[in-house]
Amino acid sequence: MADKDQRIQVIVRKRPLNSKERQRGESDILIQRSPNTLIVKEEKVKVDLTRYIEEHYFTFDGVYNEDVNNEQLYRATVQPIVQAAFQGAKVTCFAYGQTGSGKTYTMMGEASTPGLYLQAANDLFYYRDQYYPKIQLTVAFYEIYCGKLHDLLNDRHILHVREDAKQNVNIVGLQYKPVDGVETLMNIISYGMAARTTGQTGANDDSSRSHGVLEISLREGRAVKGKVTFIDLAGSERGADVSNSDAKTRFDGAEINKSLLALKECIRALDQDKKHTPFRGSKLTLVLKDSFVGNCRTVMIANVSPGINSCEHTLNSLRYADRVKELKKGGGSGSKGQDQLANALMLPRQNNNVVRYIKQEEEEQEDTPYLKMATKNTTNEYERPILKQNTNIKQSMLKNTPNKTSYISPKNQIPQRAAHDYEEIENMDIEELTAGHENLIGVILAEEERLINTHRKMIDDMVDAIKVQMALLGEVDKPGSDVELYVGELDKILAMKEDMIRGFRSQLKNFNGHLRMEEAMAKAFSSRRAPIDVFDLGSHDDDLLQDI
Ligand SMILES: Nc1ncnc2c1ncn2[C@@H]1O[C@H](COP(=O)(O)OP(=O)(O)OP(=O)(O)O)[C@@H](O)[C@H]1O
Repeated sequence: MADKDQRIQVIVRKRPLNSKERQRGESDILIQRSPNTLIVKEEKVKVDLTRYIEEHYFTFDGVYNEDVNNEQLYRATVQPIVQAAFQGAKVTCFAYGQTGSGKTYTMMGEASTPGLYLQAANDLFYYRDQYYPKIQLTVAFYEIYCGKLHDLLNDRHILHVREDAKQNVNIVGLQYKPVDGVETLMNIISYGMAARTTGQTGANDDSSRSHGVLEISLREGRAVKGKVTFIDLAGSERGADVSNSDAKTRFDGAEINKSLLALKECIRALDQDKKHTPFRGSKLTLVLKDSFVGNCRTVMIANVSPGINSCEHTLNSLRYADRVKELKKGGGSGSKGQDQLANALMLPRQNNNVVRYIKQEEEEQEDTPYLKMATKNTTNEYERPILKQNTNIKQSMLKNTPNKTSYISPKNQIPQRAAHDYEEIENMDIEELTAGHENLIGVILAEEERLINTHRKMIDDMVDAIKVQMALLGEVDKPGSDVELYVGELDKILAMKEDMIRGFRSQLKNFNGHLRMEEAMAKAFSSRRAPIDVFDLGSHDDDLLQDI
């Protein structure tokens, strides 16, 4: 049972074997040893082809097996902290795990066994009605797909994230619907869930590739007094799609991987009371910034599938959860060094990422050079007499002057080790290639967003430039106009347009180059991806091995 003051809980939920797994004759490889311990029995083959079972021991704040229903899970894990939201806490509950492991079952549940959303809704309204009648509840529901936010309660409209001067993170345009009772809330949630699934045929071909964020805010007037947020995370195995032949799938995979790793780092920073929380490491952690600072309570539910065919994904999920919060080892785990082994066995790319996110964060804070001038003109140069004659035109030029937008690529966006030429790719080892590839995809996603924004801005600037040209024509047609001034101003505007187009084309070329580079890296990556057995360190403890 969770303590209401416990800041972070990491728990594991095992689902039962499903009918397909039973039909295939899959065995259940997960054994709950104690309320906190889970054993995974992994089938392996020795070099001499004898088969054996390797046991992996994991210790968490709680382990819940297939006999535990949603209500029992809620009472043991989330209920104790929901009340804290009324005292100003930000309560956040994540469901993590591979596709089909039970994340949605846990969050939404089924008619016979409602999930955490409904259980929490019942309590929130109960506490509100009994003790906090002034509090109003609002709900927002959005999805993060490939680094972009979609409002599930507003036709999947794209939302933008902004950090204000006080470093508060705001989701611009997100709709918060007021709710006055459990039924209204659940209807809105069902509507959002449906929007999430129907999006599968459009922007998003599979909801397991997106993170669903449900935010219930407790408000007094406009002020948010507390918050309960549920996050149904993307299928954890999706992060491994980086060698897929389809570029979109690779980008999604890299984005999911990046967000899950950043999430792990943020919760670890919270757990270890670190001063610095690397929430800028991904869109997911950026929008959840609130959940990692100040008065917050976090529950991470790692959902796992019990079938033998899911063993690798289950082990990866458990290792991830294990790294999220490092429990004091020893004592009850009966691990015989397996916990340490599990930590040592984290995939190399995950460790690389940890280092890189922190570096990236530091760099970001040091410089923000993206708004450097790209053209030679300065604002003052536009303030020539002919423009002064028409204040409206001058102001619109100054307001929208293209000088404020960089039409060329920021130089520091070139990946550190992402191969400046194709030959370098050949010389990279698998770790460098993986890290470089992920880094490059991060760059590409950021570039894509910038490119589209710059394009929009360029169109606005072009329209402004046309307006100024029309004003120039109007002036030059008047009797006694200064034709030299006209020529000078026109030349300047044309030069500015030339610069703008040249800069933007070079940005486009850079972006295209990165796309080609990514393609080459993905090819090299898949061709070199020899079946590395990351679990086989050649140091098995004989006590742990049993012949089958
Ligand atoms: N604890 C459980 N008890 C009984 N059935 C379960 C349990 N957990 C999951 N299931 C069943 O397993 C199936 C897959 O579960 P679910 O859809 O919740 O997975 P998921 O992790 O959300 O998958 P995805 O990432 O694809 O959305 C469903 O049919 C669900 O009813």
